[in-house]
Amino acid sequence: MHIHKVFQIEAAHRLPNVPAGHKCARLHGHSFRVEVHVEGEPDPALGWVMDFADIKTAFAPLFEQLDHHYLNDIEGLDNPTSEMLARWIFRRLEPRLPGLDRVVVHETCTSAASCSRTSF
Ligand SMILES: Nc1nc2c(c(=O)[nH]1)N=C([C@H](O)[C@H](O)COP(=O)(O)OP(=O)(O)OP(=O)(O)O)CN2
Ligand SMILES: [Zn+2]
Repeated sequence: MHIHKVFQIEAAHRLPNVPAGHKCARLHGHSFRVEVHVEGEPDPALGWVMDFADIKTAFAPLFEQLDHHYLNDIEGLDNPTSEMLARWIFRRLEPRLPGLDRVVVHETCTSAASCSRTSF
């Protein structure tokens, strides 16, 4: 079965490699919506794949690194597109979150990127 938990991160960024004049070259911010998806079988007694609180605990250090920060300043995020951010989160979360299946980053209400184990 599949469960997911949603986090909201307020952060600023700019995209340094876009063509001259592109709007995303300018400093701007987003309320990034991050979905953390976990795959597994529900425990027969507890009836859940994993306590949602355990997902929150695993994500907490990354949230602290990202929330209310300028993403370009963070190591590994010098070009912080949605794609790069989803992969950055997935790689750091995977060792501490068994069953991690996918990380989805919504940059706006209409634009998102996702990263899974097969996205490397
Ligand atoms: N594949 C990607 N394309 C774009 C990214 C990205 O990370 N990956 N990022 C941006 C910008 O950062 C921009 O802030 C978001 O782009 P966009 O969805 O175009 O934003 P709008 O709110 O202007 O979207 P509309 O739906 O057209 O209003 C750009 N592209
Ligand atoms: Zn942006």
